[in-house]
Amino acid sequence: MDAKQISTYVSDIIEDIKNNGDKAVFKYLKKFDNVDLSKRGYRVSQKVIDDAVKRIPKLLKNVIKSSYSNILAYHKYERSQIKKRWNYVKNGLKIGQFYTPVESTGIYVPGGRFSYPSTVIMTAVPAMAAGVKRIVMVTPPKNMNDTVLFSAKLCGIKEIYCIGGVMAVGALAYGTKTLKKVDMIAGPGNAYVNEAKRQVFGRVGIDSLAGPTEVAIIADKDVPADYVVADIMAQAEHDPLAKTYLLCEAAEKISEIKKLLPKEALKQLKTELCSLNKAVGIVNNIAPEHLELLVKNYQVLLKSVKNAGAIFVGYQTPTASGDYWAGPSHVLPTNGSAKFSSGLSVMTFLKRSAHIEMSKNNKKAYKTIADFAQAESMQYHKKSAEVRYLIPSFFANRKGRTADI
Ligand SMILES: NC(=O)c1ccc[n+]([C@@H]2O[C@H](COP(=O)([O-])OP(=O)(O)OC[C@H]3O[C@@H](n4cnc5c(N)ncnc54)[C@H](O)[C@@H]3O)[C@@H](O)[C@H]2O)c1
Ligand SMILES: N[C@H](CO)Cc1c[nH]c[nH+]1
Ligand SMILES: [Zn+2]
Repeated sequence: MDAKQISTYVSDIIEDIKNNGDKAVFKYLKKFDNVDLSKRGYRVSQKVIDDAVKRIPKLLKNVIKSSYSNILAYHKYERSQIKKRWNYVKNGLKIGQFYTPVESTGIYVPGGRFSYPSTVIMTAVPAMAAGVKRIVMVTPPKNMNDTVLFSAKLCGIKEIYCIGGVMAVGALAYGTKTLKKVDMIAGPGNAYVNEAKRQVFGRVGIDSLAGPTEVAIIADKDVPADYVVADIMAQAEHDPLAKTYLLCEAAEKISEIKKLLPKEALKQLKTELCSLNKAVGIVNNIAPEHLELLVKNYQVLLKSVKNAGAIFVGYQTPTASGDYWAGPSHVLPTNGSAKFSSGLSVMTFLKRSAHIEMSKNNKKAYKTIADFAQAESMQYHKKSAEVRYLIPSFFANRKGRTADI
């Protein structure tokens, strides 16, 4: 399917969910995921969650908890760096700004090809740290396993639904009898999921379009080839649509790496022989989801990077460190959207409001406002400034209703 066909296909499914709610959800669960949940429903019960938690081996629990605590610490720190409120006073005018979290969010945890318990943490923790009250997790039936449920419980998620793909996005955006509408949808997914998020944007907020994964690697002549091969394969294994780039200053290194890669991975790889400086320019144009600077002297290069979702610096830092454990969310903009958007973070779930307070002393300002309104022929905009300093009895002295505009 080309992009236009996907768009129509997705909008038909969303329309069906909008008009037929749960009935349509059950139909698509059967069609795309081959499960019949019409009797049991698609909300996961507390008992199912508690039983799953009991079955998780201690070692795995500790692995997930270690990742959770790093990711929570990072996002709590990020929250502490965002000023809650600020204001200033100038010529009697008080102006300020404050942030509030969205009240509810859906988090989409993908799960067609692989199961992603890490994505549960990478989406829920930033929302928690932002102060979102209602976090609703959706994931395809195939992905509803013990590890995913344990991760959700660790993040304090109480509402979990066994539903994925376009229908999950449609149900979150429009609501069904089972699932109450949310204000925002965050999280990565395949091309259908991303198109669905794009289409419901406006009715709900979305984070960014995080689709098939990507990595660009800038490598110097001394990089161990094994590091590059492993890091290319790591992102290629997500999806045949994943894209990988290698930009290297040494022709021999490129051919050494290519010889070590399987044929399938070569189809997903683009290579460029160029200086390290030129490589940064090319990468800024690609705007990859992940950028690895596998070079000895990375400080200068790092300063020139403008467009990348997350940057992994130095030989010792694989993309997998960010995928699982370091702290920042692994939900990052793909397909060039790092040119204008950022990875998921506390900021994703915050809204900004400005507040303005005028006083009688602002006479000159009222006059300016009235004059600007006059220039737009907006009579009542003008009056709303004038009544406050010039003609306070304008409406009170009139007989009858104010004329319709
Ligand atoms: N950028 C990131 O942060 C990030 C993180 C993790 C994963 N990913 C990416 O997320 C993607 C996950 O994709 P996925 O497919 O494995 O899981 P997914 O959850 O996005 O999609 C699976 C669901 O799609 C639906 N579906 C399947 N075929 C369909 C069809 N023909 N029409 C309509 N709906 C259909 C089904 O309901 C299925 O359950 C991968 O590309 C991976 O690289 C990105
Ligand atoms: N690389 C993916 C997109 O950033 C995230 C992920 C999850 N699990 C493994 N990797
Ligand atoms: Zn990954």
